[in-house]
Amino acid sequence: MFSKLKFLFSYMHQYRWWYTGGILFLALTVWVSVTIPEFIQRSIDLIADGRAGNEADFNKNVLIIVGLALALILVRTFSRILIFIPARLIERQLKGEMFRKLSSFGKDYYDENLSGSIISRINNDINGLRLIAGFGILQIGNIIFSLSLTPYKMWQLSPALTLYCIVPMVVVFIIVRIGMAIMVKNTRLQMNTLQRLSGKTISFLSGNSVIKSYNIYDYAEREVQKENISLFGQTLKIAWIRSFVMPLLFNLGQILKIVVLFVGGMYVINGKFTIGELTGYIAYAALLSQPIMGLGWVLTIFQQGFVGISSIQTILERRGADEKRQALPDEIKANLFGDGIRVKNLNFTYHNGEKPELQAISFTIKPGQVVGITGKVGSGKTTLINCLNGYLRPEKGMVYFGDLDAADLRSEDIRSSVRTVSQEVFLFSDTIENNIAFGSEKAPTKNDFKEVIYKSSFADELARFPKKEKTLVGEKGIMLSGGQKQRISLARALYTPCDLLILDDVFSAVDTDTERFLIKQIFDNHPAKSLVVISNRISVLEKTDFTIVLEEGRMAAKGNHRELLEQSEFYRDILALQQES
Ligand SMILES: Nc1ncnc2c1ncn2[C@@H]1O[C@H](COP(=O)(O)OP(=O)(O)OP(=O)(O)O)[C@@H](O)[C@H]1O
Repeated sequence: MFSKLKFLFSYMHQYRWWYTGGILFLALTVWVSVTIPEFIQRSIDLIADGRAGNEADFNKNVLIIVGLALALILVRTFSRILIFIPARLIERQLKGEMFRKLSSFGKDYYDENLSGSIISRINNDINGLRLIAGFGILQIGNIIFSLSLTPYKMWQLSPALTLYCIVPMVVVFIIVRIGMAIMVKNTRLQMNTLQRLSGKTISFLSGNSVIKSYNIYDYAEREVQKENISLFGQTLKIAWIRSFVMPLLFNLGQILKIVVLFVGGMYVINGKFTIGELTGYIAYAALLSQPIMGLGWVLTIFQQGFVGISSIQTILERRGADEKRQALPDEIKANLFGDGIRVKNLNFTYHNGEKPELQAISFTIKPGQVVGITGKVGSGKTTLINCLNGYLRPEKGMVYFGDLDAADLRSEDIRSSVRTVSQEVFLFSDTIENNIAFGSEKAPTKNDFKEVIYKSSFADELARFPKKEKTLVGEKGIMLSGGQKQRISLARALYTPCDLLILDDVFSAVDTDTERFLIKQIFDNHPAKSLVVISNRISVLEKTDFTIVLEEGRMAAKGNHRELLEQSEFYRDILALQQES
């Protein structure tokens, strides 16, 4: 509880002058609200008195009431502006911090959490915190000022009647608290279900083509329906409680009016109260019901918001993958690949895996070399290159850039030298040009756009698009074929110079002519100091300085084309298969 409050105040503190102004205007709002009934009371007494000379006083009172009402509009508006704006600014700041933090997490975090549920959590949790920092603070101020001024004014008029009013207030408050507690519990369940539902919806939407091709609509529908039914049940429960608690809260003012009218009416009949005092008292009773209503809301907002704060804290306090690592000085970073890369007895087990996926792998890539990696499906090829490009983080003493242990380097620094074109192409919903230039803003030099398009064998196809490089690719590149997407991704990698270029099976979705062209461009005139190419095509592998053959995560063989023909059965098999076809 204390740590959550501390967390909240650390953000609110920056806007302390906004809040101070807001609270001052709030105090004024309450003061004006409780002053108006005094003038109403006096005016009614003047009417009841019925004397001819009362008119001037009566008119003066009415003018004062109108003036106070106008002042009330102003001060109330200012109090809300000064409290709600910092809450929105805190929301914006937190969303930015959460996004930066989430971008710094490694693969393990995203393996454990569905993206839909992360999005839903961020929205709900930060929303909860904003409600505390805005509406919650406003209500607390309102309650404190109203509950200290209004009962005081009521007590001055009649202590006994004030005690009569407190009884229904306490009863309503207890009922509302119980109702709110049940509501909060169900709201929490509802939020969890909503997270799961968004997670599933996003994954089904992105796997839409698989659902269509395998005709598994029923499965997708059942999965979504399951969450929908729980969500419906929880929402209904909340609606039931709300339909009981809310009328009680909203009608508390009416209940108090009945009590005041009944007991206060008796006082008027017995001459203890004037009719003006009774009217003033009724206005106070109405004013008093507002903070009591607010109290119910405040408790709910704080309970829900605190759940959100702990979830935000878990994300913000989690260490980013690179937080413990020191950034490299620019001159070292620029020459990171100067002596190549050395892999020494590399073993790697995924954080959620049971057995090592890579075992005892050792090799060195010198600047200028072209290295092939081949092996059966699931033999560890992608895992191996991800250990080189900083996406996966092997233990200390296994991968070195010159003398620097990769385990001590920031992923960002590694990626300034190592670029990967992965199997899973990701294109943004933007133009072809922007997709290629993506991430190049900070690069000191860029290659010629037209040359990059040519080298990626995309020039002819680009010329056929009516809008050329300004063509929009649609969500995740839906307007393009698999091969086109792969070549845009290759062009993106070639656009800014790098030292080590890794190509993960980029020839898989292209025809033989394109493959031949790409091989010529990349091998004869290769754009980086060194190349690592994952492929099972002999036409590619025969051009490398050496190729590593992986079998179940182990290095089964290593050598050039001629050596592998002697050493590796797998290599001979794929050659035979490709010669046949
Ligand atoms: N995120 C992960 N968590 C746990 N295990 C994983 C993860 N990614 C891959 N693996 C496992 O690691 C092994 C090697 O996978 P990897 O993707 O490196 O193989 P690959 O040789 O590149 O396969 P392919 O030819 O299909 O691309 C597989 O058994 C796979 O199940």
